[in-house]
Amino acid sequence: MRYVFAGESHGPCLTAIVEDVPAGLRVSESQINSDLARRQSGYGRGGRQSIERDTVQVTSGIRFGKTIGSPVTLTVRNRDWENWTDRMAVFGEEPEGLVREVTPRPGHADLVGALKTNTDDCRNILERSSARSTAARVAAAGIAREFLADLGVEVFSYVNRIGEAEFREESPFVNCVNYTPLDIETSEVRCPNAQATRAMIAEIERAKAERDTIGGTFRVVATGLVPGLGGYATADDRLTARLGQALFSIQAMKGVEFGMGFEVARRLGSEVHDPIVLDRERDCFTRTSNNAGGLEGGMTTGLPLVATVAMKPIPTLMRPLATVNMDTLEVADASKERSDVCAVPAAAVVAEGEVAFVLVNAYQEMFGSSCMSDIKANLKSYKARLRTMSR
Ligand SMILES: Cc1cc2nc3c(=O)[nH]c(=O)nc-3n(C[C@H](O)[C@H](O)[C@H](O)COP(=O)(O)O)c2cc1C
Ligand SMILES: C=C(O[C@@H]1CC(C(=O)O)=C[C@@H](OP(=O)(O)O)[C@H]1O)C(=O)O
Repeated sequence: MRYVFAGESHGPCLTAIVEDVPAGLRVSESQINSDLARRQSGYGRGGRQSIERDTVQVTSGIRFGKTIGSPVTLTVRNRDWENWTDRMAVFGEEPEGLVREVTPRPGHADLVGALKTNTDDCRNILERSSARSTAARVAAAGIAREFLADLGVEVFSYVNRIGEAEFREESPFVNCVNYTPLDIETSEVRCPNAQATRAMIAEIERAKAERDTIGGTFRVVATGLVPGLGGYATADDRLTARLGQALFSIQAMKGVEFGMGFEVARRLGSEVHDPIVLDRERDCFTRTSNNAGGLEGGMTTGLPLVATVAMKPIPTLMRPLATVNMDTLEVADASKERSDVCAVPAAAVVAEGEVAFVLVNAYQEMFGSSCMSDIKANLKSYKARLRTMSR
């Protein structure tokens, strides 16, 4: 299952087309809309979110609430488009006195994109490099999430750091499965701990008061996975690499760790690797810890998959950094426009969807892709075989 997506940040709408969708998958419009609402949420979001009310319109691939095996087209309208019809007109002449974006923001794609594509207006770059496109990606991911839910796999996320404010967890790679959606989604920063939530909000307030921006880290967790997804034999098979690629495909993501992550470099082998034991009740091999974050040899171990992702601070600052005016070649302040102060909680929702797509593909490779009934039958027989290997 893969998707393409298109649409400018201030154009009429965003579109995603999802291909290789198996037939017979039940899809809920309200579930997709709820994910879109989660992506719009989070303390520190800017004025744009009070304009947008993201909802999905599906125009192909689904009949009576179930997929029929054809590509699924999903559209999310940009309500802000009404304020941009002149500056973002698809056809016609450039309007008289059009203000071009010539003071590229350090940290955004403005300058390098303009150099690459030979334009004197960074708007041509920022309209696509903007993370507004993540609305289309989350809508598309709704299909992947339904696929996984049908196989008993759940993907969720939570924020564990904003700036200096950290949610300190006891054995997070094992205990994170106990956080409930209620704990996470009722927090204004999508952190399941009330005290840490308050500290994170204070960090965002501090950045805002200084007319600055702030980043943080979040975890993406997938539960209910079978062992063996992905592969050890080729570079392309390795799920670790595929997950890293997917997570780094999101704007502003600067680091990805699985399980203990960078900490493994400081520890001895005996403190890192997860001892193997037999669970005689559930007839399966399991581990006494999950420092690997559910991945070994490029494959899932069957324990929760836990990725921790770092997001850099938002590049648009209300106290702008220095830049160079591309018309005059003189020192200037970088563009200062409406912007988020912090978007870590929103980015975590986007990351859930990207992880979901990677997992769907791994399931399809092992268990088929044409219809859900065949995929489920193949998965059932795989699980039965695994049981015989641990009996
Ligand atoms: C959900 C989300 C919201 C974002 N909101 C803004 C924003 O309001 N203003 C801004 O300058 N950058 C914002 N960004 C970050 C930029 O899109 C990103 O830094 C830019 O595309 C450059 O990409 P890079 O950081 O991967 O180099 C946001 C990113 C995400 C994931
Ligand atoms: C619109 C969204 O995020 C946008 C991401 C973004 C950027 O530069 O990445 C810049 C801002 O856009 P605008 O200039 O229109 O306010 C954010 O609001 C969204 O997430 O829905």
